[in-house]
Amino acid sequence: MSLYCGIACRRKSLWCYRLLSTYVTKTRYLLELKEDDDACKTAQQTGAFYLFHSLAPLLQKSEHQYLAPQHSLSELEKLLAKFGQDTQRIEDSVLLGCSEKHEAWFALDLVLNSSSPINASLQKPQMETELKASFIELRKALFQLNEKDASLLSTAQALLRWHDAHQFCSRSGQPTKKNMAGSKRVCPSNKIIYYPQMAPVVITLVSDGTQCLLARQSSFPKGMYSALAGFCDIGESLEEAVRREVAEEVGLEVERLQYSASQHWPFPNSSLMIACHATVKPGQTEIQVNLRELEAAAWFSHDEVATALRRNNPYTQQQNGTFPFWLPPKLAIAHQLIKEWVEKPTCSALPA
Ligand SMILES: NC(=O)c1ccc[n+]([C@@H]2O[C@H](COP(=O)([O-])OP(=O)(O)OC[C@H]3O[C@@H](n4cnc5c(N)ncnc54)[C@H](O)[C@@H]3O)[C@@H](O)[C@H]2O)c1
Ligand SMILES: [Mg+2]
Repeated sequence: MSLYCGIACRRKSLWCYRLLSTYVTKTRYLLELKEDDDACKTAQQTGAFYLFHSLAPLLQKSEHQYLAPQHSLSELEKLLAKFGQDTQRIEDSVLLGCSEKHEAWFALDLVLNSSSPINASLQKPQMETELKASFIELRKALFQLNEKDASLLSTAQALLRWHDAHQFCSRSGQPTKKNMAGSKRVCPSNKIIYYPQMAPVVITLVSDGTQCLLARQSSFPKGMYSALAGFCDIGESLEEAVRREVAEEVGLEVERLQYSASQHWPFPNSSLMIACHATVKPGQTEIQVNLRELEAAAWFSHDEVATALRRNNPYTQQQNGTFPFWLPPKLAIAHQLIKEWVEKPTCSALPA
């Protein structure tokens, strides 16, 4: 066991002791890597790297799934040398997490921040051949990844994008410097510290007790409906954001709400999706769709939603040219929220 476990956990059962100590030691190891550049550099020696090209992750196709290959430091050094890039570039990588055995995981974009980005772009097909894998847009691949890879690559893309967009201090205009783990950037002239940001977004499944309200934007794939979502305004609480978004988008007043779960979402930038169930007063269910934000919104019955959740092949166009009503894929928190409503009818009768 490690340095950190013990005292607090000793009185617990063996099972609890093991579970807690593994998680705690891992968390504290990661904290050390974020705070200590030398420790982080040492971790790179035995670490595993996920590769990106202009924010598209390197993936291997395996039947109906994508797998994210890992590369060791020596493999990465050889690759960079082969393509004429300085191995110093490895310091542009960002820390993503670590295994239970403290093998640290990093991500590096082979093009962003490169001193020779044009060369690197031209070399993309050769790199793919060399790596026996392809750089694929995360939006296209996310739903064909396993949960662990989806979460790691979403975090990686969000962090790499943030670093790319925060190269300069907004006060001094000077280049900022990333720490080894990539958990912050510092302006050398005025010491301002910049931390990676994400925008809080509320996503709300509104119910009237028997039906739920789903909506679609014109940018959604054809036939897909989802729960109402919206960015929190500065100064708002979660409750205020839910009430405002529901009022703005469909003209309804939320009576009660209950937090369900949250999820990091990488698109279009980094968001923290905060999912809630909400109810409106019976008899106050007439919707007025804000057509500047939504293409359509409607109430759906329990049976309609349960059937849509079981639908496997949503993109198939029907004979009359329309697309069947379908819901976001399993990995999206919208799916989890809708599934929860279908499986637990209590979600539509929230406590006061
Ligand atoms: N994971 C999921 O299940 C899931 C489901 C639905 C939506 N989403 C995500 O939720 C996000 C928000 O939903 P929405 O588009 O309906 O939001 P929205 O209703 O707030 O409308 C978007 C508009 O809000 C404004 N805005 C305010 N603050 C913003 C910020 N920080 N960043 C960008 N725009 C901001 C912009 O004018 C933008 O056009 C989307 O980006 C979408 O990807 C995720
Ligand atoms: Mg919205």
